[in-house]
Amino acid sequence: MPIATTNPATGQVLKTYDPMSDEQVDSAIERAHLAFRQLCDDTTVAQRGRWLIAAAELLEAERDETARMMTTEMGKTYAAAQAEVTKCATACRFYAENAVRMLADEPADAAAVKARRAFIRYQPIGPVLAVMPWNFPLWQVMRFAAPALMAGNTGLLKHASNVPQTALYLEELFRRAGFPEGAFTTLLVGSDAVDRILSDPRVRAATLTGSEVAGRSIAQIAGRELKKTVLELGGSDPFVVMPSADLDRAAEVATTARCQNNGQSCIAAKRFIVHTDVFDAFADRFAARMSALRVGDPMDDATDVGPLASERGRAEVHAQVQDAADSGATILCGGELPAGDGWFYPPTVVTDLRPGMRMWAEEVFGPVAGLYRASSYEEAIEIANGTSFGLGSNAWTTDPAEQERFAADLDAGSVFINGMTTSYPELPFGGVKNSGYGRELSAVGMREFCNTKTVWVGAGEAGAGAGAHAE
Ligand SMILES: O=CCCCC(=O)O
Repeated sequence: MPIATTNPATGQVLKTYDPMSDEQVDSAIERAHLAFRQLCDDTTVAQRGRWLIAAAELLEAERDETARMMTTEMGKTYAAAQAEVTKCATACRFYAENAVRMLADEPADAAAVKARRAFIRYQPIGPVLAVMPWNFPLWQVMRFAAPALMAGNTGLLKHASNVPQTALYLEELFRRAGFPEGAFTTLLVGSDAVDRILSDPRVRAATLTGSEVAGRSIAQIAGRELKKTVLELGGSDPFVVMPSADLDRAAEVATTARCQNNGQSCIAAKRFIVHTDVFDAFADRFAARMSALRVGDPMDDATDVGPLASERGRAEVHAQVQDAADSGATILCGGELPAGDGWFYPPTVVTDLRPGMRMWAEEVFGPVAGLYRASSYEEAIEIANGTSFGLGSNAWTTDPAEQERFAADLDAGSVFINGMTTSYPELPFGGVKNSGYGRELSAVGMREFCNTKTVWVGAGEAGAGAGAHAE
């Protein structure tokens, strides 16, 4: 795939880039390696926090032009892009303010391990390769980069080929914020370069947000090289609606949960599983709200849903819908490929889905909802968990006992009750099953790329105790 900015609203190629040569990549890796030593030896967490605050200030000051660039590269609405920039600034501030606490030595029970002192120390591990997707082109990088840089790691970004301008902006952002040369570098390369980069002994780990196929490939290389990975892969999140739910609110949030980011989010709710007692009432409300969304120019404030990011992505979504329709599913709204320029797709609701249809098993990466009927709590759980994915999940019920059951029974990295799955810097984010492993965000995410070092000091040893490290 060429490295290029192509406006999904028009299909026009606006800018192309030559991929970096192997020599250029090698010197970028060397700079990342040297910068790692510099961060470890010459900077404190507090200093790195000041740089991250500077990055937040730049993001806030440059929100609108950055948002415009993202909308032009991948088609999300301008309002959504503005919100994404703001969220990145918030994450920078969060880590700048909390990293000293998160990285501080953790005292352990010395007596229990027959030590004079024992503690856990969190230390950075080195350059980390980040392979990132186009759908939240700033945020998905930031949620890796902010904690990684605070911990003292350095970052090498291989971004999706359709968001090169955003990728280059990120490198510049960290440089302008004060981080040393090499602390965060964008590698303009295709995916064929990943094996070579991750095999380099100076690169210590990898994080990937992307498809299951990409995840398997990174995990395979990293397994061969014995390197740590964090994988955040696809999802087909369930959104269960039980009889006690506030149906109007559930239908409103369901619409947002499905169509956020033009339907292209791993944590978008994709399968709507509704108790039979309220199925018709919910289906009417949901289809009405989905049909009322305005599809169009992503720069227009009145637009709810912009184009899909690529022609190929739109063709795939439409093929999944057609496969369901051809096999007997019912389309409640949408489902027609619009004429004209740009890769637009209408918000679509499909019901009467059955095993064997593509939509039953696959993730649909566009504004298309599958609607399922469940005759009981048990059946709702069976459908919800009956997928190879396990990223987020949502359940709507006002019954406290049922809320507890959903929290226990939904097989996913997160359960949101009476709300939609969202990522927060304060909370761990990630999945189970084929949605990946490891966590991003919060202290848990920061420590994924740390050496959790056990320090045991016996009687007769002198020296500094726990607590001296993260200042
Ligand atoms: O495709 C993954 C979307 C993640 C969005 C988020 O972190 O909020």
